[in-house]
Amino acid sequence: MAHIKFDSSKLSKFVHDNELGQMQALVTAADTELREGTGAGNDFRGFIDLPVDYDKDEFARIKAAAKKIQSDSEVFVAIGIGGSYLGARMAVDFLSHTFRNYEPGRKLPEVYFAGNSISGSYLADLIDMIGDRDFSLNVISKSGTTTEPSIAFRILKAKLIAKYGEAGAKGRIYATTDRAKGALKTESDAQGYEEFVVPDDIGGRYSVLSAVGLLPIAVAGGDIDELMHGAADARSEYSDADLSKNEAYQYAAYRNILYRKGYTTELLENYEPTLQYLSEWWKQLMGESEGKDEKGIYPSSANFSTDLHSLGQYIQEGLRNLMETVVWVEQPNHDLTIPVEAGSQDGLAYLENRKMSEVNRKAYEGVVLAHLDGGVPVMTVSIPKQDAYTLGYLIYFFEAAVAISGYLNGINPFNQPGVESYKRNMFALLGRPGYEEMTKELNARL
Ligand SMILES: O=P(O)(O)OC[C@H]1O[C@](O)(CO)[C@@H](O)[C@@H]1O
Repeated sequence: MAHIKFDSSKLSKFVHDNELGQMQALVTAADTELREGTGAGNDFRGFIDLPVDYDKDEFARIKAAAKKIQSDSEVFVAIGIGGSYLGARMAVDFLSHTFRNYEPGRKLPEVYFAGNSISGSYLADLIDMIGDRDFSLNVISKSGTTTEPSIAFRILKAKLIAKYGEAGAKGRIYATTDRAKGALKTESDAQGYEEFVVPDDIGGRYSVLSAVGLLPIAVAGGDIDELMHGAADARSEYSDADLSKNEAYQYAAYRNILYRKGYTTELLENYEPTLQYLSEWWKQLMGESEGKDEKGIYPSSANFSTDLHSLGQYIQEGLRNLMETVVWVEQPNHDLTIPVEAGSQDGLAYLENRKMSEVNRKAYEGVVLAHLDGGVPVMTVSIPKQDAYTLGYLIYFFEAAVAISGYLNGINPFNQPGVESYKRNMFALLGRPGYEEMTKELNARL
């Protein structure tokens, strides 16, 4: 039985009984494309077997490096963007105390992320946070030339060298990059940084279970054995092309049925603040995989109940192109009882002595029914709790789903050609050599 549960039972108003069955032939074809490598982007299917087929020696080195960093650093900075950032960020948040870096009694290093924007203010404030403390860097970039992390790496490396000298700094830089080529690989080889590999057959947004995500997660104290264990079990669970037996494929099929009926935006929602970055990771996974050839579901997100007081009105009554997928945590990490307060005016007497988890659940159930009544199809992925095993399982659920979903929609779920357009313009506007003609052209348009 699956460790997490996909619930489509509330879709009956939007999807007829026969429609899922009618998707079976398409799903079978998509599954064949994926597993036999006959589909577009077939060089990037490494995520399928990664949970069992990973480099065990490197995995041991990741654990050893994490231990070393934990013992010699008060601060750890993971530098990367997109798929070289979001998976680790999502997992660290999912698995940690809500206020991890300020947690009383925390023994492990503070963990920060850099290279995920071009904000000088952010980086200056981060440098301020590090102060004179011992720190290490994990620079993560498959290409080694992505502007944002390259700038952050230069600046933080200079701080590291200023503190420890050239030789000392080398022992505190961990590079996660291409196995054989690229600027970061060349620098790492020359400088002797400890290196970890972004596998050739795994794209950035599918890479959280490789060294890309595993080193930061391990440094933060996440149990990466259990993470891989959960993903490996999910791999077995979601390997059957039969829709009645594969809930990841059901999710893919339902969202495509809904998409074809005009539900073109999907909101991933949670009721736990530590799941906010799960949505950010999911948005890249879905958006970069599906948004191409002028089609694809637009992935968005909302954090409840917070956003019920901001986006709630739109979701209830705005343009009817929304579908929702809730990631619901059955057993929260902690629970609190609402205290009795004599003579209080807040109208909460009926909630006294009841648990916050019960209130949260009733909010979720109430929202589902209200949104269904408002014309928004709602699906739920229920997870038993927030532990590493469950997270590995959930990651695999979404990765399997989006690969199938992409093939169902007739696109290559593994490339991202559109991301290059803004980069070319930015390079031209910054006067990068080789872009001279384009620089003139773009400046004339500004
Ligand atoms: O690891 P790199 O090469 O720095 O790329 C980072 C990210 O940039 C993209 O290529 C495009 O944004 C993503 O797919 C990738 O995750």
